[in-house]
Amino acid sequence: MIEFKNVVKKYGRKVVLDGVNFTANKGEITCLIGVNGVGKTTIMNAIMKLTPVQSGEILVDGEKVTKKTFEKVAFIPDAATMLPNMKIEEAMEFMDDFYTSWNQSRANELLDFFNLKKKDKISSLSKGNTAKVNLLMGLALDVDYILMDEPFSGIDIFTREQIAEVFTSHLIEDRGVIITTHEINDIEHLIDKAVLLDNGTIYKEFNTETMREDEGKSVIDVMREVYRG
Ligand SMILES: Nc1ncnc2c1ncn2[C@@H]1O[C@H](COP(=O)(O)OP(=O)(O)OP(=O)(O)O)[C@@H](O)[C@H]1O
Repeated sequence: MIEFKNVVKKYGRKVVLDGVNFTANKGEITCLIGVNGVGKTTIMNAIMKLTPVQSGEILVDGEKVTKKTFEKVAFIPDAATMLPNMKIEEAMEFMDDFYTSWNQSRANELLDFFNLKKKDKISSLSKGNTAKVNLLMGLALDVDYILMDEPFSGIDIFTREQIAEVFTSHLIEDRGVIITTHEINDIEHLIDKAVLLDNGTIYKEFNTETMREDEGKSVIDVMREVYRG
């Protein structure tokens, strides 16, 4: 389980996370939802220690984040790949050399799943295929938790559908996924938990199935209530 306990993050005098509490379970897909600038990426960066927090605790399986944590957490950022000058197959070899958790057979399976060609140079790929390569590099690691920052951003509907299929496939297995997205339509039916951020705090955290069954509301219905008042 990944836990945030009263986490406060400031950039200068600006408070971005003002006592954030939520949990993301292994075996579940947790979606961080909120308007632009609410702090979704900051939460991902904080888990990966890419940005320091002022107070509070971030725990992975009950332990504070250390170097060892990164053997069980992979981060797929919303950014151009770090390996643009390589062919896909070279990037895979690089990952294999760098990470003991690299799973080559899963990487090959992902290549087929996404219809990627391993001889293609990453810098020559479309935005959609670049996003698929990023996902491949993260999903091919044998880790328990995967963080995905806006995997659907700027990508056409057919590619989004193909990426969404990953979430129902065995490639996710029983891992825990934390995802941020603006394209909630694509994955609303796939997520187990929604965490709605507003004004630096968690406004609402709910199990999507329970919400549907008990209150007859979709994630989008709840978002309308929260963000449109
Ligand atoms: N390095 C930084 N220095 C100063 N302010 C920052 C920095 N990084 C982020 N911020 C600010 O912190 C706030 C939260 O940013 P963050 O990127 O986490 O939001 P987000 O919810 O991921 O937004 P988006 O949906 O647009 O990606 C924003 O107001 C942003 O301007």
